[in-house]
Amino acid sequence: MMANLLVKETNRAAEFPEKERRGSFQKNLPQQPNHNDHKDGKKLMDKEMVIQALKDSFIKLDPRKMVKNPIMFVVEIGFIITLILSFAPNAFGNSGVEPWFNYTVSLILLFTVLFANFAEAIAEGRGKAQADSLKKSKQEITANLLKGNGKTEKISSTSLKKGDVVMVSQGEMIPGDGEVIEGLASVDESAITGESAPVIKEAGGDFNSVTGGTRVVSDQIKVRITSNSGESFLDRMISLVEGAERQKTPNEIALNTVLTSLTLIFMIVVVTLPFFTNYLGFALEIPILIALLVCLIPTTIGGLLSAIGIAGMDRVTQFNVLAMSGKAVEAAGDINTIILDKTGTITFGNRMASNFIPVSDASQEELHYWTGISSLNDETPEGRSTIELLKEKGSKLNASEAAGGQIIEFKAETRMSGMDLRDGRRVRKGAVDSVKDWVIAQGGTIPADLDEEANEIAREGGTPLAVAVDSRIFGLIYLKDTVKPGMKERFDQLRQMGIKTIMATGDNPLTAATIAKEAGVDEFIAECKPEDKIEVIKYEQSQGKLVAMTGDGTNDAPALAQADVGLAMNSGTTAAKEAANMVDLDSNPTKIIEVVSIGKQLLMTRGALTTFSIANDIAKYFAIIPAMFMLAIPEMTALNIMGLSTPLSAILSALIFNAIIIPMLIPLAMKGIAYKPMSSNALLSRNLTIYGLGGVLVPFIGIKLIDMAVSLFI
Ligand SMILES: Nc1ncnc2c1ncn2[C@@H]1O[C@H](COP(=O)(O)OP(=O)(O)OP(=O)(O)O)[C@@H](O)[C@H]1O
Ligand SMILES: [K+]
Ligand SMILES: [Mg+2]
Repeated sequence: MMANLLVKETNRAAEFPEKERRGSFQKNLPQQPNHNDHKDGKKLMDKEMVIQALKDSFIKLDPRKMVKNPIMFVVEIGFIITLILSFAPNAFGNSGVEPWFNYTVSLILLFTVLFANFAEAIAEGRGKAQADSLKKSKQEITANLLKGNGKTEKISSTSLKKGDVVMVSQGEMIPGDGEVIEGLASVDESAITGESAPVIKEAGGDFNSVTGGTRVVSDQIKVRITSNSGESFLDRMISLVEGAERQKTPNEIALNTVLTSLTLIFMIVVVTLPFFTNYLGFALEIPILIALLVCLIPTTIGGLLSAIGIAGMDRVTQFNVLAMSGKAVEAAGDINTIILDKTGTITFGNRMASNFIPVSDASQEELHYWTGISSLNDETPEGRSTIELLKEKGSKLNASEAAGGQIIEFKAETRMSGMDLRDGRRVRKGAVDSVKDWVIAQGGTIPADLDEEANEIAREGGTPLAVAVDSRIFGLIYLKDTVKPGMKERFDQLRQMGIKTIMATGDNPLTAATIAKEAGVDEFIAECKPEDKIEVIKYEQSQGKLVAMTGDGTNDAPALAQADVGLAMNSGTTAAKEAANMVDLDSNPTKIIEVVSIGKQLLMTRGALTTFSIANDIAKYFAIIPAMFMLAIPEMTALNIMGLSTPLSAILSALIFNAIIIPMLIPLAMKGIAYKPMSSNALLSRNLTIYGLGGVLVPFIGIKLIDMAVSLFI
């Protein structure tokens, strides 16, 4: 309900004149991500990976491993039985089948299993290679641990504990994951992100998190360590790309259950078949029954299913996004709504003070004075840039007035920061509506020109902060921010995919409307507190929608956890990164579009190959069933509608086709089906036509061709 009240159509923003705003204050520009840098860089597979995958295909033959894939396990059992028959043709009763047929069937079945194992192994290969290179960047680092007496002691990074405080200076490696609690530095994070331009890390605000193993390239920072050694981001990253934590997703389990049940039904059919044929007076040989069973069961999808899932996760990683689970990637494919925060996501997030505007009868000097006191200890970018602007304007900062007072840190809940002075006076600055409420609660009145001045700033897309002492408001700070370029095109793309975008911001409605319009989001919600962001997500979820959220701030963390897909920016706070189920190493919020596409592609690829696999099997019946009966009753040649040379050749051809279709589809399973933004109905009918119809036709042609080749030998 709440969301309903708050959601405003962006169209309303049309009332406000559009304004060209191009700041020259983009000193934090390195935060701007580099699109798609990692997309084309890597080859699908290289020689070493192929050799490793070939070895793994044999290792995976271990029945204890095979049993996890019931379809291929059945094929493996078929291989073992025909192998026994090759050496002892009468092991299971008298047989009229020639030994060469047993060998051949057994060999084809072995290859069928190996091909399926190869598909999985090659899909796992890239993650393993990446994990190896990450492990190389993991090393012991000397940390300057800060002691109680203010001195530092050199210790090994491996003995660092959560809560320790370390100093890191220019040229040094950051010894562990942590948060900057003092200072500002530029940090080279290329070891983790692959992006060579250094990023600014600073205390307070949303850019304070640092990762172990990255290097400070300028200045010095004081860092509070947030993770014990062995539980770091790099450790998590390694085990993720290595696939050590890969679990089957609910969708995958459901599909597996269906396919296994199908396999079981076909097994019952094939096992009971001899009873009927015996009754009718002819016998079916064991290797022929096994060949029939293997053709009936969905081996194509059974062999490729796990590779499809692994490759999907891997594609996300290639985009420099770390997905904590395959489930999150799949959920991304079904997303209906995306919630984004404004500051740092849609805008650059380096909100900087650009002007001071006194209200009522307050003077510039008075406003400067109280603004200074409200910001002296405000370690956020907003606070620091306010102090910088005051210095620029030549106003003196009176630190003694503030001395001994109590610092009121900025909180997303109160949307204010400031000081309680020793003499009892209380100084605040913050969101205009919050400061107004605060002043009214103390019996103050609101200056008549305040709203007008504040709206003027907001209409330009800026953020006004009101400055007040007790019951009196002195004026406004004008904070500027810039919308990142290319936002409109990205949101248009999402609209084509049928996805609604909502900007949820702590900022005021007018600023929100201006930025929403400039960026081209569908809806916006202003004056959001952290719990409001969760409410919006819950509301959408209660409407049956799957919701994705991108964010970077600590105030976004609860919402990131509530969302079905939570994508945190690597530049963001530790809290945000821990709550999310994906982290974008490039800190590019519009990356959610790629993640959604990859998720859709994963679901589509799995659906299409399942369709293909089942359609495929149907075509095989036409080859193998007539052949089987013709073997028993030679007069039934009329059944040979495909005109295959001999019954045995028909059976072998169907089996060979069944085996080689698996490696032929590996590239498709790995790369995924190309996804173009279109409605899901159009997509479904398109895929059914291609993969359903294709699945029936391809085997007819394939088996016929193989039969022509096979007939040269038998
Ligand atoms: N250092 C600060 N001191 C006082 N008030 C602040 C400070 N920083 C921000 N504010 C005010 O608090 C509001 C909420 O800030 P918050 O960081 O929660 O959300 P936001 O960054 O504006 O929006 P988003 O959720 O899109 O990132 C801001 O719009 C601003 O009015
Ligand atoms: K099959
Ligand atoms: Mg924020």
